Amino acid sequence: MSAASPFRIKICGVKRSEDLVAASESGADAVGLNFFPPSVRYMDPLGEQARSLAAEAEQLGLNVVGLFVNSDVDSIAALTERVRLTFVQLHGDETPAAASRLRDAGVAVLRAVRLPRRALSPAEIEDRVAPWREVGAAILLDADAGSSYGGEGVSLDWRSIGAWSEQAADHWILAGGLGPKDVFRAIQIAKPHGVDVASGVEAPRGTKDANLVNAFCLEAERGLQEQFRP
Ligand SMILES: O=C(O)c1ccccc1N[C@@H]1O[C@H](COP(=O)(O)O)[C@@H](O)[C@H]1O
Repeated sequence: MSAASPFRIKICGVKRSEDLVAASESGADAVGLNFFPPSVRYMDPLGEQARSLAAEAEQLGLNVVGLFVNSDVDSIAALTERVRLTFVQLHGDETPAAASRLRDAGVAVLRAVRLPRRALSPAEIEDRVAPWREVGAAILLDADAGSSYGGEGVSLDWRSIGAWSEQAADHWILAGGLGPKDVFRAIQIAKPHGVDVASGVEAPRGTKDANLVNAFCLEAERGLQEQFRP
């Protein structure tokens, strides 16, 4: 898949083999491994678990996305190769120049653009997205979760995003506070090409629940199909 269209449904912060099976059987096409140490979903990128989960995910036909927050470019590039990541998700205060260096090193970059939760104009959103498109990054929009950076179940103003999406030329992914009960409505309003979820498919927090993963994927697929029906 191209950088413009990395995946349709991603389950982020998987930690166990059974999470991969639940994602794959439910129709997700990507999983995320979280390499941000303070997160409840953290996995050591240098440990054996990361490599073996990534290999298993690949065998199941899943894209494997490594989530980084403010790691340096050289270590991201080295870990991409070590874990065999399909994409790296830059979810911190990284710069477009860092994404550009990663791209030059052959790494496919997904930029999480963290937006304020308030209403925004299409121009305000485009101003934040454009520098990343210019360096070839795929785009994910998430709500600003403050010092946690993400994974806190915080939603965006979907109506603002929908108005921008109608004018956006390229594919993009919606994240932030999605769950089985609202992902269909979120897709209808915000009009993304794919969705990403972490906390909304967990019980207890930090542990993926196969039933929630399944319900989320069914509703997400229903929303995406309806949106792109000719
Ligand atoms: O999941 C985390 O712990 C996390 C930590 C730091 C940055 C991003 C994180 N997750 C990403 O955040 C969004 C939204 O998550 P949620 O569905 O609201 O819980 C998603 O892109 C995750 O990949």
